[in-house]
Order: sequence, then C-alpha cells, then structure tokens
Amino acid sequence: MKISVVGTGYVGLVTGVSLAEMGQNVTCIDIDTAKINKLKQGISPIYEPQIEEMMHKNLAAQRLTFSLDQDVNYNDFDLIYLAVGTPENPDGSADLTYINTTVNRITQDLQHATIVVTKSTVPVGTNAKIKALLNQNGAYTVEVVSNPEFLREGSAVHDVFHADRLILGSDSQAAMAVVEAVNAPYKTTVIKTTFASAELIKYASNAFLATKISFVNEIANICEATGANIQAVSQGMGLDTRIGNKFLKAGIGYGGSCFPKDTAALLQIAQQNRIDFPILEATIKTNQQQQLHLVERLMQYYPDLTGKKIAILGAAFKPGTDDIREAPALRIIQTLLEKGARVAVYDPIALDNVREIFGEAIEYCLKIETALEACEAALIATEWSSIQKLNAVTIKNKMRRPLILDGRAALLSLAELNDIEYAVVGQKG
Ligand SMILES: NC(=O)C1=CN([C@@H]2O[C@H](COP(=O)(O)OP(=O)(O)OC[C@H]3O[C@@H](n4cnc5c(N)ncnc54)[C@H](O)[C@@H]3O)[C@@H](O)[C@H]2O)C=CC1
Ligand SMILES: O=C(O)[C@H]1O[C@H](OP(=O)(O)OP(=O)(O)OC[C@H]2O[C@@H](n3ccc(=O)[nH]c3=O)[C@H](O)[C@@H]2O)[C@H](O)[C@@H](O)[C@@H]1O
Repeated sequence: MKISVVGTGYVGLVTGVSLAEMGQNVTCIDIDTAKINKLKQGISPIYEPQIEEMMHKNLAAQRLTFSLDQDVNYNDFDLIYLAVGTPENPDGSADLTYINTTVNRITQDLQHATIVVTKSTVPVGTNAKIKALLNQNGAYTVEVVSNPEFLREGSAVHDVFHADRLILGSDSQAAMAVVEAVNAPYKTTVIKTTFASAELIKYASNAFLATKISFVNEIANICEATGANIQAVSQGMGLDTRIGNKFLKAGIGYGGSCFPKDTAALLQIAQQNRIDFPILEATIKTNQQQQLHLVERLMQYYPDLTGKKIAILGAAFKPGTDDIREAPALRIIQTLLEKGARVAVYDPIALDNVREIFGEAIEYCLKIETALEACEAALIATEWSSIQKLNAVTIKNKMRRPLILDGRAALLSLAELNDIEYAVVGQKG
C-alpha cells in the first residue's frame, strides 16, 4: 500500500516512520524546505528517542521517502494521513488553516477515490467538513477516517508501538477496515465509532489528564499549608485502582504543545454549544497559577530580586524533548526578568529554542555547574536525569546560597540535608 503523511512534525514523522517500519511504502511530506532537506539526509528535525535509527533503516530499505508538498501528486497514494498542526487561535479555538490548505491541495490533485486519515487533533465537526470539501466535485467518493493520536513527546515511538487503543471514527465501515488493517501490527484495542465521537475522545482524554494534574496541584497547595506531604498523598490516592497512580505528580503545572491548546479548544467547543464547563475553566486557571508557584516561593526568600542571579534548571516542558512550547520555565524566566533578576538557564537539549525567545537577555548553560555558579537560588523546572543526579557537594561549592526550589520533585533526597535549603512543591518549606 502506498501511504503519504502530510506534516513531518512530532506526529507526522513518527507516524510515517513507524508505518514504514511495519513494511508500508511511505512518503512523508512537508512545506518546510529546511525540514525536508534535513530529513532526506537522515537527520531528524525533532529530538525524539529511536526516531533517527528507525529513519535510517527504512530509508535504506527504500520504504521511506521525504518530499516537498510541491513535488508530490496526491493521486499516487492509497491512503493520505493528515498530521499538520492545529494551533490555538487568539480566542482559544483551534486554527484549522493548515488542515484547510492541505485538503484544498489534495483536492487539486485527486482524480479517483482514496482514503484520508486525520491524525491531527481537530474540533468536533471538522472531519465531516473535510469529507464534504474532498467530495465537492462528486465524481468519486473520498472517504475520511478520524484517527486521533495519543503519543507523548519524548516517548513517541514507544507510544505508537504500545498504544492503549486505536480510535477510528467514520461513516464508512470499509474505510475504517482499511485503516484497521494498516494498524494491525500494533496489536491494540480498536474502537470504531463516528467522526464526532472520535474527535471528542481526543479532547476529552487530554482535558481529563490536564484536570488530574491541576487537581493534584491544588492538593499540593493544601499540603504546603497544612504540613501534609504530597508524595505520600499521591501515592496513597494512586493505589486505589479506580484513581490510578499516573498523572498524579504535583509540580509547576503542565506545558507542551497540546494540553494548553486542547483544553482551550474544548472550552471553545463547549461555549459554542452554550454549555458551561466550570471544571475545565478551573483546570486552566489553576495551571496558569501553578506555573508561577516557584516564583511566589522564591519571593518569600527574596522580596526584592533585583540583580540576584537565579538558576533555572530545565527549560523543556518535560524531560526527553527539546520542545519548549508553553513550558512553565518560559513564564518563570519572563517573570524573573520583569522582577530584575539575572537568569542563567541549564537544559541539555532545548537551549537553542530558548535562545530564540530570550536572545541576549539571559545566560545559557550547557553545564549545570555553570548555571549554579554564584547564584542565589536554583529553580528546578524539568526533571532531567542530569538534574536528578545533582549532588550536595556541587550545590554547596557552586551556589552563593544553597537554596533549591524544586518544581518537579527531582531532588527529594536533598530534603534530609541540613546545610541545604530545599523546598519542593507540595511540602512545607
Ligand atoms: N505533538 C504531540 O505530541 C501531539 C500532537 N497531536 C496533534 O497532531 C497535530 C500535529 O502536531 P505536531 O506534530 O506537534 O505539529 P508540528 O507543528 O510539530 O508539525 C506540523 C508540521 O506540518 C507542516 N505543515 C503545515 N502545513 C503544511 C502543508 N500544507 N503541507 C505539508 N506540511 C505542512 C509544518 O511545516 C510542520 O512541519 C496537531 O493537531 C496536534 O494537536 C496529537 C498527539 C500528540
Ligand atoms: O495530544 C498531545 O499532544 C499529547 O499530550 C500529552 O502528551 P505530552 O504533552 O507529550 O506530554 P505528557 O507526558 O502528557 O506531559 C504533559 C505535561 O504535563 C506535566 N505532567 C504530567 C504528568 C504529571 O503527573 N504531572 C505533570 O505535571 C508534564 O510535566 C508536562 O509538562 C498526552 O499525554 C498525550 O497522550 C497526547 O497525545
């Protein structure tokens, strides 16, 4: 089967490379010339474990090709995956510009029936509109299958090969059967449903996980006020199998390209249908406050931050990725700069992306020790393993004041050391 995947971002590239690994003949397409040039040389434009090895293997086996959108004819494919971005509009709704451009472009080429599979996260009603657009001329039927993606950045390849479920939504059983067969090697539970239900499953899942995080962060704040310990509370809650122990890790809130935008988009969907969604509103508000929680705690130590050097350990929105979209570290850095602090940021792989935002305004450190040098406090924003390995000797030797504010429970063992000042989210400082 000849498959094309439009969009070579986190979802498109991982989807395309994984399908090639499963023996399919795959062309990954983008409009970004620099990305396609890199990919043709076997270089991944995103940092994602396993992706480059798998790319090399399938490029060599000639099952995988990379191409610019202008160089392909969409008529050549049996299956066309849409994996372009659906970013946030200023009002919170999903911006469907890239989806619409892609669908129009496909329509220009198509001269026979085919199947279009939507991987991108799109609002309820979008796949029905995509199908209508693709079938404007009426000479043949282009089927559409909604197939939302649930991979996480940093473990994307693993997640595709060990997915909890395959969600297919369509008004064509035949088209769903084709997509199910393509995904058969992944051996997962398949749910076949309508466009609308498939679209909502994606938003409801992300919003539920985001709500779980905001809930546990509110409990963490109660822990700080009452002397309870969030690590014990989360563990105790998580052992109840109805609750489960995942996504109960308190910290400085969720970031990334999806939870913030998808919670905002679901709220828009509710509002457009005149439905109140107070829980989701609270989830979003709590997260915005939680991202600055460490700054509030820092101000208890230093009411005036002017001229103080503060180290930020970790910039990526989570470990294992160079993605800094909506990362809590960015809001922390911005706020510290506004308060007159000097900021030195350490991250093992995301520094280039941070430099694009803050330019010369802050110091960039490839070594933790450089960031800690003569600083008045260090704030942990990402639980990279290199940060978790930080030891008391380095902290005492390098920092002017050995004060660690831990937003990711990365250094819990330090709490036992008397000569280091240590405060972690969800425990009294
Ligand atoms: N990043 C993630 O972990 C996940 C993302 N999603 C969803 O998947 C979709 C894609 O997300 P990402 O991969 O993160 O996006 P991304 O922003 O990393 O990549 C999108 C790619 O599409 C390309 N593109 C835009 N217009 C195009 C066009 N007309 N033709 C060809 N290529 C075009 C862009 O140049 C870019 O390379 C979004 O809807 C997102 O919500 C779903 C699950 C996980
Ligand atoms: O739609 C998407 O894009 C994806 O969004 C998330 O994946 P991702 O954003 O890559 O990362 P997560 O591991 O979910 O973490 C998101 C954020 O929540 C934070 N988090 C996570 C778990 C937790 O217990 N506590 C917590 O604060 C992380 O630090 C991170 O900032 C979902 O987990 C994926 O299923 C989904 O496909």
